[in-house]
Amino acid sequence: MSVRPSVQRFIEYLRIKTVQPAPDYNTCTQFLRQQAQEIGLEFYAKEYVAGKPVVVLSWPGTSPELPSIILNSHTDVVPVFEEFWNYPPFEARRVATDEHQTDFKIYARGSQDMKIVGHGYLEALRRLKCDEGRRLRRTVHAVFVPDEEIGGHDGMQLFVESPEFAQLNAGFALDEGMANPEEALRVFYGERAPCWVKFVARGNTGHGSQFIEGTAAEKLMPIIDHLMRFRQTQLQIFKTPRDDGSQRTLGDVTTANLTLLSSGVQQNVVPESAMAGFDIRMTPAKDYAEVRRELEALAEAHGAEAQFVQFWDDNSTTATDASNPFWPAFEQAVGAQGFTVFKEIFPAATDSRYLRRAGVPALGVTPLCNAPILLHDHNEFVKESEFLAAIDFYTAVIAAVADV
Ligand SMILES: CSCC[C@H](NC(C)=O)C(=O)O
Ligand SMILES: [Zn+2]
Ligand SMILES: [Zn+2]
Repeated sequence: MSVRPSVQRFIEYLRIKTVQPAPDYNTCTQFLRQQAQEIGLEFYAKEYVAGKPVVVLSWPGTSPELPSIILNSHTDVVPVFEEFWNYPPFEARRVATDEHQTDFKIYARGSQDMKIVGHGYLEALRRLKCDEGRRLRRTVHAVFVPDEEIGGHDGMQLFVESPEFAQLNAGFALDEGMANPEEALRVFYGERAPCWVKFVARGNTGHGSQFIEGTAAEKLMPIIDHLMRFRQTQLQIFKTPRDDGSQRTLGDVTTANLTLLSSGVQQNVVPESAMAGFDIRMTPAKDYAEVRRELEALAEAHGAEAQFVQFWDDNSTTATDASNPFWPAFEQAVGAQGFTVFKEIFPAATDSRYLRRAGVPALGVTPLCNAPILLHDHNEFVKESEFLAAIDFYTAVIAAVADV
């Protein structure tokens, strides 16, 4: 049986090796240019950092003066450990789920994160514009950004600060979410803020056989201890159900993990310096500036220095009630498709944080329900039926929010 054209195009997108740390953005841009030509969308690509294109495919609305709809996706994908994959990660192999070939799994790095979303937008626009001959009220921009997987600094961060972004007059955005092994559709209306902090201590050195006082390691130990105890308190909160009996999610708490440790030159030399790095993710309920001051005070109290490698200081969230005019339209369209919405704070960082900080309400959604969470994992796949359902999903949702 022949492969549907939409699936064939998805496979073509998955085969482009936009894998960090050297993504093939050139081929990706050519592919997107081709899609724009076929669908009849306006196209532009601009590199805010050489070799890292932001690509925008636009469909003007009947009321182009209204704030527009942004359909955001990142084009890069994370590296693979190829030896752990059952199929080559950039072949996008279709593997039948049963002998009657009722469905297929499409194995590819980036299939969940987030090419099903980016290509889902394109197929939905193709259906609305080419197959159904629709016109929507608001202009819709499908935005394809580089480098989200390494923080988005050369991608979305620069783009939202650009005159081209201001020109889009963005009113509402969709971006990535995460698959759900359970039935509900996870809708992310905010995210936890990354605080990547390195504690650096310096101290006395000498022979490893002596009682040296004031060593770098001794200064670091109580800091590590303090944050490990903090981690325990948050874990307890995480495990305690909310007042209404529902389970807490990671978005409700602040996590702290010791992710870097380095010191020492030789076993019998007391090291002159030591470093402990923590990946802290702050729930939006926190006062981020206060957290920063506390960490600085913690370092100072023990004669160390706190160096902030990443510190996100904005805790904007997107309203999920009628105060956001796009929410009822989104909720209605999603409900009509038979989804139950589960609102959440995203545990990690996506490009939505740049949009929200720029004042654009953004929702993170990946329409994969009853599906394993495979982002960044070996053998990432989506089912063909899930991809086709994602096209239906975006067709309904885009039409709804662009007609607000
Ligand atoms: C601080 S930039 C890092 C971005 C990355 N995003 C994801 C989705 O994994 C993270 O949260 O670690
Ligand atoms: Zn992603
Ligand atoms: Zn990712």
